Amino acid sequence: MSHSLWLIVPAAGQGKRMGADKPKQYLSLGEKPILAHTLSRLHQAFPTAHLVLCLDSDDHWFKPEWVPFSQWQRVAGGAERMDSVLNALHAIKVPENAMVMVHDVARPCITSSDLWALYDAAQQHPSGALLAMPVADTMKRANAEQLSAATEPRDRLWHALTPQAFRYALLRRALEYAVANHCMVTDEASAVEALGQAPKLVSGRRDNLKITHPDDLALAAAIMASQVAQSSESERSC
Ligand SMILES: Nc1ccn([C@@H]2O[C@H](COP(=O)(O)OP(=O)(O)OP(=O)(O)O)[C@@H](O)[C@H]2O)c(=O)n1
Ligand SMILES: C[C@](O)(CO)[C@H](O)COP(=O)(O)O
Repeated sequence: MSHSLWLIVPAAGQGKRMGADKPKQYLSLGEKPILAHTLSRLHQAFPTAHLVLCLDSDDHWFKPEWVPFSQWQRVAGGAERMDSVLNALHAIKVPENAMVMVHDVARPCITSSDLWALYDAAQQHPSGALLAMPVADTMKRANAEQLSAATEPRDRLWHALTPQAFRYALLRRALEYAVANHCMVTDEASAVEALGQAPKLVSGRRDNLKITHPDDLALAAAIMASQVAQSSESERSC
């Protein structure tokens, strides 16, 4: 399935909200760094995919031994996430209709079942697809004093997750359009939407956490431990 799949992993962020002494992707989660966990999960699902890893040019923490893929390349990150992803697209030579899947390095709890569901949806939808989660709470709009000024209707509101997957030509056109129009997009789907297209929302697991703040580390460790326990439980019952 995955021989024609290109995985782009933006990993050039500084992790400012984490406030650690190194970028958050190099913080340990159990026996290895977050980056190694994320790449390992992607490899479990798509062992023959080609990986493009976006790293900051000044990155001196990265170790190639954390990459389990046989075909991979490193590209320089950009000023924003969207610039890092566009650098990756510019660095690879692939057919226009090749499938490209972008996944945050900061989401190590991604599961094979979600990855495969997204891949299938992106194959079927010409505008691509993204993992997402319907909003479950009542949504408040704050005023400047952080008072609850209004309640927003939450019907049809979703949280965008990653991965997000698109045909190469569409994603490249979308991100080039966003850059040319000085439009700061925080995910790939926003860039595709700006072209007037509507990617498919694929309902993903709620535990696909983006490690952002210090508390998230313990939460991610607990999620991963519970996922491993569940998968050995289901292997035993087979
Ligand atoms: N110039 C950038 C900025 C972000 N990222 C990547 O985009 C993903 C999502 O970004 P986020 O969680 O915001 O990470 P950081 O930018 O590292 O965090 P912060 O905003 O707290 O600095 C991460 O995998 C991050 O490494 C990137 O490749 N290039
Ligand atoms: C792409 C993303 O993970 C979707 O939720 C998210 O937008 C990236 O994080 P950021 O904090 O907006 O950079």
